[in-house]
Amino acid sequence: MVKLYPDDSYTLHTDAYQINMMQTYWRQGLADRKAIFEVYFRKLPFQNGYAIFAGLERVVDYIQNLRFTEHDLAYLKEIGDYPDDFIEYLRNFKFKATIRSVVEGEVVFNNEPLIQVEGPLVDCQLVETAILNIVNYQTLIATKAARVRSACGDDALLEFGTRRAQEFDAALWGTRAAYIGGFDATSNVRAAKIFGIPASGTHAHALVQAYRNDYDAFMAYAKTHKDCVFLVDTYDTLRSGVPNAIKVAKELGDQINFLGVRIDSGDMAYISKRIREQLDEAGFPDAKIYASNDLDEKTITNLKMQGAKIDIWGVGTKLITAYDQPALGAVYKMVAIEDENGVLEDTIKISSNAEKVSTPGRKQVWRITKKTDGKSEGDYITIGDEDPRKEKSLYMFHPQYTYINKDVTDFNARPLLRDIFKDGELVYELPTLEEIKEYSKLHLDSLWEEYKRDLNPQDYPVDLSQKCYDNKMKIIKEVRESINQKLEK
Ligand SMILES: Nc1ncnc2c1ncn2[C@@H]1O[C@H](COP(=O)(O)OP(=O)(O)OP(=O)(O)O)[C@@H](O)[C@H]1O
Ligand SMILES: O=P(O)(O)OC[C@H]1O[C@H](OP(=O)(O)OP(=O)(O)O)[C@H](O)[C@@H]1O
Ligand SMILES: O=C(O)c1cccnc1
Repeated sequence: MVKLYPDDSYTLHTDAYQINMMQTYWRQGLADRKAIFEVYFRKLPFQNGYAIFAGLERVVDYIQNLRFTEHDLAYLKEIGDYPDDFIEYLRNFKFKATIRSVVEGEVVFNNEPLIQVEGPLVDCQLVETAILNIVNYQTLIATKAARVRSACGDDALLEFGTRRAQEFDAALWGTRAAYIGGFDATSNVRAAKIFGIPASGTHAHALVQAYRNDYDAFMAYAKTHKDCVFLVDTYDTLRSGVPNAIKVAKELGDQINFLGVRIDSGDMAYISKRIREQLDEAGFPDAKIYASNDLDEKTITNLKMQGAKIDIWGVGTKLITAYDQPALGAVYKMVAIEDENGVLEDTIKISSNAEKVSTPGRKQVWRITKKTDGKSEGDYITIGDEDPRKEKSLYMFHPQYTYINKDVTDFNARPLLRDIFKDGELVYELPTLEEIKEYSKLHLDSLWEEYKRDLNPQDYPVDLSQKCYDNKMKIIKEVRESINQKLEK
């Protein structure tokens, strides 16, 4: 019979191959060799022009609790591949690496390091899977949310996705990511409770079905709630739903706050215009029209083009499941490792696909903005101790098509990777969710509109410094020469 264990840690929330590699490193004396790994994605999601980074808070929590519990160890022992002395080594394992990361809510792009893990090789290896798991999903949803926000302008935006999310974790952390990306409130009361997001909601068709008619249902709701939004499309929106909502609002007057009505089906452009007329004629020009039903940024844009009179948007399924692109492809690649003499050597992963060739070395990403208007010029990736703030002029060139280049002067350079853990100790004070949301909005504002349009945005420049580029080319040449020499032997 298979023995089952309590779920008392996230440490085994990793791929088996990470633990297998840890065992090899440890047995071969490589466990404590210093390595550097970086997280980045090669392609922006949804063909968007930018992404919104999210997930750091959960990464911090995961790292702070990273130790093998007795149940983890007993399980590893039971499955048999791991000898007792290795299990003993894991029992004493303590995370000692340094982590640098961009902060949550940061506007980020493809092919730039988002998280950097530097420290003992075993530590770096163990955390790959969980970090990617967290960051890939949360960044994807924050980015989708930013797209929906951009389609809505300043309209209120409610997150309704929990029932369709990929289970509890996705609903919860997806809601948080959606809030970072620009949503105003959520229907998920637990997410609201633990993250401090405003909770919001109307009522379902079931209420109307329970009372068997619109009037009785709205009246019952109004007798038990001060703030009222009535769902008007259960039977006949324009002939029964809206007239009965108006009737109840008139009869109860000041006893309730008649906030508006929600529609959840039909031609929402046509219906919303007719509803607006009915509400205005009845003397409720401030009552809002809420809409939901498989909405996303495309439908919202289209409804706005049709002049739909919708004020408040409820978005669920297509947001929380990232319906049109269900995965972000961030990867975790080794960029440097100590050799047997303790010298840190930059490493590369070569591919015939130019996009898949990694960029060696410990890097920093700098956001370059013009001093005059604060607008973005591009991101500039340096290695070692390069500091563009000391330069008067920056030569920025496309890392593949080097003939695309420019000299930038009169600029500010802001380093994006910040210290989060130093030798295993947390050195970063986590901001509040409100601060993260505000930060994201502020920085998105400094991005040119060309990078923000939802259709065919311009490619944002993510360039390598000359030193970083030369280093990459040198290492590619060295690897090629070494392979050729081996083949000749
Ligand atoms: N005027 C419109 N222009 C473009 N899309 C619209 C318009 N009105 C509604 N939609 C969208 O079209 C889709 C309509 O889907 P569908 O026909 O399944 O809904 P429905 O039949 O009205 O309601 P239900 O969800 O109960 O089936 C939804 O995604 C909705 O958001
Ligand atoms: O459409 P979403 O963006 O996911 O928003 C959430 C949906 O959840 C509710 O529907 P419900 O589960 O009652 O089913 P329905 O499709 O029949 O309305 C609500 O009425 C929305 O339609
Ligand atoms: O409050 C609502 O209207 C709501 C909540 C969840 C899903 N659909 C609608």
